Amino acid sequence: MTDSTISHDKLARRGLLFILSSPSGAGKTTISRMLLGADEEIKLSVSATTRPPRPGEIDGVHYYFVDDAEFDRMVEEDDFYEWAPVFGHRYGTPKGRIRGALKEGQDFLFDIDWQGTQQLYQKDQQDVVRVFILPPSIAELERRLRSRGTDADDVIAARMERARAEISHWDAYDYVVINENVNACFAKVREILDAERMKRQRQTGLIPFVRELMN
Ligand SMILES: Nc1nc2c(ncn2[C@@H]2O[C@H](COP(=O)(O)OP(=O)(O)O)[C@@H](O)[C@H]2O)c(=O)[nH]1
Ligand SMILES: Nc1ncnc2c1ncn2[C@@H]1O[C@H](COP(=O)(O)OP(=O)(O)O)[C@@H](O)[C@H]1O
Repeated sequence: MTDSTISHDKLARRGLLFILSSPSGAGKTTISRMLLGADEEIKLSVSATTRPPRPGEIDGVHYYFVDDAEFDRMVEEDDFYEWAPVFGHRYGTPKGRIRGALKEGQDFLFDIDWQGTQQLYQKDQQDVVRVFILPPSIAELERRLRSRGTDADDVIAARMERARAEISHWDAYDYVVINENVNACFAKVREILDAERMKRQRQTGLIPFVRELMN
């Protein structure tokens, strides 16, 4: 091996847009937080929302909490990759510097619904990886929503009503994972991420590496 040999561990690659969606309460926020805590190469795409913060949610970390007027202004100024109404509030993905960062190998995690997933996929098919999380049963979904303790009864009823509609979009995703045991589900999501990172077309460093091998 010569000094010029490219390190296999450091091959350049393009970043990816890793989307986690699920019916509300199935566990995507839990899995997202586990992933962000365990993997330094992925960064959360922080959405803007007009929904009020839940206890423990921090502005700029979990969401950018904005009022209707600010959201209108962001729409007018074309600040969003995509946005959608969900549960009577609006949610949007700010453009930020995603495109430039992707080229530098930065991965982004998106906790967005099926509408946002479709819009992102239409804009950037090559970089998007779509993962859908299902609950083990409808009864367990309701139990989780109640145990979270963040929503009033009428909000829980609305989320349950919507869950069936959300589940109907399962087949617009690349991967579907059932979240029965949270650690098992997390392990599967990590495997998907690891495998997707190794896809040949993302590994921009492979061409010079292989060229060197063949010389
Ligand atoms: N389209 C879109 N959906 C989003 C965005 N941010 C969050 N969501 C979705 O909005 C829904 C409601 O989110 P939230 O109020 O945090 O409740 P959750 O269902 O408990 O996660 C979830 O399905 C999220 O995935 C966004 O930027 N765009
Ligand atoms: N596999 C699991 N088993 C039991 N409870 C879970 C599991 N995954 C998530 N939860 C709990 O269910 C509730 C809803 O999860 P959350 O991640 O907030 O869902 P979502 O973001 O999809 O709405 C939370 O209280 C969370 O701690």
